Amino acid sequence: MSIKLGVPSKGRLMEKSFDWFGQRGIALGRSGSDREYAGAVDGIENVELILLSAGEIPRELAAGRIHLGVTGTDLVREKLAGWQNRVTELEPLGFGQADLILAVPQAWVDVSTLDDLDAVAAAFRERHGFRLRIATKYHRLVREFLRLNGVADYQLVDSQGATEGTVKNETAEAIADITSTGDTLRANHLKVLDDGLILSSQATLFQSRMAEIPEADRHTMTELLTRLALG
Ligand SMILES: Nc1ncnc2c1ncn2[C@@H]1O[C@H](COP(=O)(O)OP(=O)(O)OP(=O)(O)O)[C@@H](O)[C@H]1O
Ligand SMILES: O=P(O)(O)OC[C@H]1O[C@H](OP(=O)(O)OP(=O)(O)O)[C@H](O)[C@@H]1O
Repeated sequence: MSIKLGVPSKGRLMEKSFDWFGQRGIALGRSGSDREYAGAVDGIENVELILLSAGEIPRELAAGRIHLGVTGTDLVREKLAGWQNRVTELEPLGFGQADLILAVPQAWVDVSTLDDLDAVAAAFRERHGFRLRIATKYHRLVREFLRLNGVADYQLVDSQGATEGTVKNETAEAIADITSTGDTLRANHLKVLDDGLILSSQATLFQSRMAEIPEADRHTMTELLTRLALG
């Protein structure tokens, strides 16, 4: 038996997660080669490191297959309906900051707010016979945001990567995606609507509310949270 800790398996989130735990005396690392997704934990007994895609960590937490997990708040809110009932947000980790935003072409000089977008969307439908397309992988968050802001005349088109390119490729008129420096938006001649911030996200340590902690592992969980200054 052990406490299972899920951490992103590659890229910026993995490195920074390893640093964050390392600074608290818990050394996480990959065992084996760079391509092998096996984890190693040093500095505490009975904690198992599970390396997973950041996008899969919410599901694993909700299924109770891992007890703790590091991932972006955006991914938890997007992937888990009623996320508060399934996971607890323990601690924002101070990295992986990114904003989920709604952006339109810079060339749309008369469109700078959601109200403007709403007006353009209605006109677009009349003119083209189909609804203005917004490309995103954040379907739940975008739908909810637009509903709360009274924008209805649109359709979502799924884009799992290179979302900013969909406007140039004419598969969408607008996009909703993560931005950090804004470089990708600028390079693709897109601008964020003045009131187009959907969510500010950062890497966060979550605890599953669904994972059972066997009696024998309770002290390990307490020790781990204490060592992380969360107990
Ligand atoms: N440019 C960025 N700067 C900082 N954080 C980012 C940036 N882009 C994405 N993120 C954050 O990183 C987290 C992981 O995103 P990413 O899309 O890389 O993971 P993923 O869906 O697991 O990808 P993959 O399927 O390639 O493993 C998300 O929470 C996201 O908000
Ligand atoms: O504002 P910026 O600093 O330019 O960052 C934004 C980009 O970063 C993310 O992409 P990522 O590099 O994760 O690749 P992806 O397109 O495969 O998601 C995101 O999807 C944006 O495309």
